[in-house]
Amino acid sequence: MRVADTIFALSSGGLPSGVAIIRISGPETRNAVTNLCGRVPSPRRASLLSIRNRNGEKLDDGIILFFPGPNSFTGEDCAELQIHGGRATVKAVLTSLGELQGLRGAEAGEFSRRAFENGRMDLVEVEGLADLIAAETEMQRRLAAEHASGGLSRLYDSWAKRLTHARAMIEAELDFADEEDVPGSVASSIWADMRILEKEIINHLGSARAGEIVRDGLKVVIAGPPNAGKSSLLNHLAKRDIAIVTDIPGTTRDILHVDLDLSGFAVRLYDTAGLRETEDIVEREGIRRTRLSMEEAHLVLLLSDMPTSDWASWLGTYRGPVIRVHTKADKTTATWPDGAVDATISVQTGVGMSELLDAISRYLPDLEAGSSLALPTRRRHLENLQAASAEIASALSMTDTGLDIQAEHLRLAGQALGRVTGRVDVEDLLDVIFSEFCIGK
Ligand SMILES: Nc1nc2c(ncn2[C@@H]2O[C@H](COP(=O)(O)OP(=O)(O)OP(=O)(O)O)[C@@H](O)[C@H]2O)c(=O)[nH]1
Ligand SMILES: [K+]
Ligand SMILES: [Mg+2]
Repeated sequence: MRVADTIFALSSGGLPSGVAIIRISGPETRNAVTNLCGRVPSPRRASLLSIRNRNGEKLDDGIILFFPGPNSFTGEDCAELQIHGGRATVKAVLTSLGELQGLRGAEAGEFSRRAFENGRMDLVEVEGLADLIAAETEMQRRLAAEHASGGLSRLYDSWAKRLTHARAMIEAELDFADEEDVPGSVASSIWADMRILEKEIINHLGSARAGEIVRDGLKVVIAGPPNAGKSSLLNHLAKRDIAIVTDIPGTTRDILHVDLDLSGFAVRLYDTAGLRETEDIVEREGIRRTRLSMEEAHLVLLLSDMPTSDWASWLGTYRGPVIRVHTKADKTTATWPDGAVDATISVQTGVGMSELLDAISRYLPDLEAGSSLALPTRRRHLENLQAASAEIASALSMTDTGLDIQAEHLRLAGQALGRVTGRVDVEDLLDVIFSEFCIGK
C-alpha cells in the first residue's frame, strides 16, 4: 500500500443537521483520534468520547468509530466522528483536524479513489457508488446498487476469465505443435466458446440504451407550433409554475427542463420554443435550440391545438418516436380525422393526462422486477466493450494467419474488458471518474 497523506472531510450532507459525520483515512488516523478524543476506541465499536482541541477545550461529545486497515472502506486506517451537526461545531472539529501533522482536507472522491487504488473496489463499482449517491428514482437506485455491489464487474470478470482460458489453451497447443503425436485440436473447443462470448457481448451492448435511459432519464421533448400549450403541459406535469405561459405566440425562447419520476424511472421533460417561420432573431435562436434538443430526444411529444397536416414539417429531420397530442380539449370544437392524434389532453380539466403518461411509459425500458440490471451505462463502457467484441471477431476470422496472431487478438479483447473494470491501463481516466464525486466520498 502506498504511504499517503491522511485525509479528512465532512462526509454527511448539508449543515446544520442532527448528526454530522467526519471521516478520516490514512496512516495518521490513530494519532488524529488520540489527539482529539484521548484514545482510539476498539475496532468497529461505537464509543462515546469527548472531542477536544489542542488547548484541551471540549468541542463536542461524539460517537467515534475506528476501522483498522486493510478491512476498511479505503483499505487504510479509517475513523468516523459522529458529532452534532451545527456549523460551528463541525467547523471547530475540522479546524482541529487540519492543525494536526500529516492531515489535510480530502479532495472530491478521494476516499473512493483510495478504495480503488487499494483494490477495495473496481472502477465499475466506483461509478456505481457515484450513481447510488446521485440516484433519485427507484430504478436509478436499483441500477446503481447492482453496479456498486459488483454485479456488472462479475459479468466482465467472467468474460475476461474465458478469454484468459482460451489463450492458455492456445498456448498449450502451440507448445505441443512440434510433437508429432499430439493432435492439433486442443484449441478447437475454445473457438466455439469465443463465438458464444462475442454474441454475449453484442447482446449486452444492445442493452446499453436501456442502461443509459435508466441512469440519465428518458429525454422527452415537447414540441409544436407557438401557443400549442407546450409550456402549460410542462407546468402541469411538473405541478409547478416553471415556464412562463401567456397567450402570446412565441413566449418560450430558452429551453427549460424538469425531471419527473414515472413508475420509478427518471424522465426529463423539455419545454421548447414554438416552431414557425419568424424574422425575430431571438425567437429564431430559440427554434434552432428546439431542433437541437429534438436531435437528442428519446421521444417527442408533438402538440397541436387544431387539426393540422404540418406534423412532418414540425418534426424536420427528427426520426425517433413521436406522440401526437391534441391539446386544449376543453376548448377546441374542430373535429380531427380518425387516427390523426395519439392522445387528447386539456391542462385545464386534466383530461387525458394519465393516458398521456401511460403512452410515455411505453417508451421506458422493459425491466421486470427482479430482472438483471447489469447494464452498461457509460460511453467508456461501450467503447471498450465494442473494442473487445471487435478483437474477438478478428481472432475468429483470422483462421489462416496462425494461432499466435489469433491469441494476440484475444489478449487485446481481455485488455479492453480490463479497462472497463480498471484492472489495466486507466491512470488517465481516474481524474475524470473521481471528480464525479462530492467531497467526503
Ligand atoms: N383552455 C385551455 N387553454 C390552454 C390549455 N393549455 C394551454 N392553454 C392556453 O394557451 C395559451 C398558450 O399556452 P402556452 O403554454 O404558453 O403555449 P406554448 O406552446 O408554450 O406557446 P409558445 O411558448 O409561445 O410556443 C395560454 O393562454 C394558455 O393558458 C388548455 O388545456 N385549455
Ligand atoms: K404562448
Ligand atoms: Mg411556451
